[in-house]
Amino acid sequence: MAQSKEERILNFVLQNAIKGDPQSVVDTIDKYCSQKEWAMNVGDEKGLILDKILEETKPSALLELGTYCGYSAVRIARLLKPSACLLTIEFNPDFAAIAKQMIEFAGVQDKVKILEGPSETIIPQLKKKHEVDTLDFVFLDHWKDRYLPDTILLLEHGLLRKGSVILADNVVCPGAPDFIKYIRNNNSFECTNYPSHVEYMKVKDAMEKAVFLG
Ligand SMILES: O=C(CSCCNC(=O)c1cc(-c2ccc(F)cc2)cc(O)c1O)c1ccc(O)c(O)c1
Ligand SMILES: [Mg+2]
Repeated sequence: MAQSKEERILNFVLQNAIKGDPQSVVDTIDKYCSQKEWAMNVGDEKGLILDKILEETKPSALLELGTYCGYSAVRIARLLKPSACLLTIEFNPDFAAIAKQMIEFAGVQDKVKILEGPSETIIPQLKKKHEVDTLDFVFLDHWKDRYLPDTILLLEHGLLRKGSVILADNVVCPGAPDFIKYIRNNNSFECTNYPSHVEYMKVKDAMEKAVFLG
């Protein structure tokens, strides 16, 4: 059977990156996806914005929505302290299988747990089934029409605390207009926009940071 694009990305990493070196995995995916086949990783330009916000926040309990091939999970995990834990939710089982191998090759499997299934099912289970108290950092990078309903789910289930940081990818392209309208008009959030570009392209995009004020 023909290989999927995601399998080709994983194989390129397995053959060209350094096992156990998350930075080399990130750089190798960026090289493949900028030179060979475009893919929806957060990428190197927006990745630097993500890095900076992580270094400012120093989170211990993190949630990512939209694992895909594991690029941002590896990118995030490489900056986390040993005791920190990133839970990442992926709906597509094929993507989850690729990401699992990517995360293990990078050597960050002790800090990352992939949860396979729909975010609307898994978020309500985080406290009881996955021993989450509250989340310090949430990265939204899944279906853009799920950003708002899932943010409301996080609030309803008491998963955010004063100072929790939500970072959303793609708020310009593909865009998440309902999420942006809601979060910027909600006095319980302090929002900051970070203009950038779609990964590996010249098309304008942006990330939005929303700090929960409690
Ligand atoms: O794709 C999904 C849904 S999750 C990925 C959401 N992310 C995006 O859609 C996303 C999209 C773009 C982007 C796309 C086209 C452009 F022209 C420009 C930008 C960029 C990003 O950074 C993104 O994160 C999915 C596919 C199959 C399944 O079988 C399944 O289960 C799931
Ligand atoms: Mg994205």
